[in-house]
Amino acid sequence: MTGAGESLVNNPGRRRASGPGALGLVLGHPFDTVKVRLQTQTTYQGIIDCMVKTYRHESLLGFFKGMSFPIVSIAVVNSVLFGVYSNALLALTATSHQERRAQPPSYTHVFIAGCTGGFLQAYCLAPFDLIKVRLQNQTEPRAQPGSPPPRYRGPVHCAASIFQAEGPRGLFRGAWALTLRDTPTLGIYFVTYEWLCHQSTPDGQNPSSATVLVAGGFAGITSWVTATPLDVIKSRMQMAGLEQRAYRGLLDCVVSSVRQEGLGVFFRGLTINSARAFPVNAVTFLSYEYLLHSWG
Ligand SMILES: C[N+](C)(C)CCCC[C@H](N)C(=O)O
Repeated sequence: MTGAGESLVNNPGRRRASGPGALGLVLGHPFDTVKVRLQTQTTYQGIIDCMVKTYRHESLLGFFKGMSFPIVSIAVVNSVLFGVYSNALLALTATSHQERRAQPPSYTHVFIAGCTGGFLQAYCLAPFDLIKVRLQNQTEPRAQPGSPPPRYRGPVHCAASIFQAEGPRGLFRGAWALTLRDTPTLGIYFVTYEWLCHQSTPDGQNPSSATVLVAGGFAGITSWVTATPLDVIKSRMQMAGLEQRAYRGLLDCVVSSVRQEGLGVFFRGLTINSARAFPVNAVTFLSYEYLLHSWG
């Protein structure tokens, strides 16, 4: 890894950048599980209560439920997001990545490119995210002899059961809420990142690794803070019909959640989401910058 003050452009040739992305995901997953449970179940009083109950009932492994599909899919989902983003920016500004430091793109272009990437990645993410959420919400302890097995035995069994019961459309449950969540907030994600890099880098130079980490971390937080209300709705739509009532649609989910739990429902999981977002997105942007520079 480069020294914090060194410029990324002086360090080409590092191609194994997917490692840190996956590592960030593994470290962030326990936070994600607590978040999903807080958003969709009403049995917990808060973060600590959820952590204690999960640990007591399911041991440390409980926090890692539903992690395998995100690990398998993160490379594809992030390639779509970052690939569409850079190509959209290329089309909008007609400047290559190298030229862009001297002629920075406008924030409107960055926002449009980010929204386009967000919109398209949402459809790749939807089935993987659905299965993740369903598995994270299974609070049964690990199968013990004699105890009834959980509804889903693993990610493939989960996917197959949804497919059998509801057909391919079933795998896209909550996809509309996911698209609404990700389209504007990924625009915000890239604008925050570019703005913070621009603030702390002399004109025409590449940002240092430290700048990339900090800007990436804050981009993650800003994006998740703005995404949390629709994140709650998305998770509830994905769980609909299982542990709680079925909703007639997205609006019905919004209205009945607010009626039953007040406006605070939109901020469920905000703290834990932000804590997870910093490290995960710091390493994501560092990987992205390394890849751009090593591919030239
Ligand atoms: C747009 N939204 C806030 C939902 C996600 C933004 C960051 C995505 C990143 N893969 C992560 O898991 O943190």
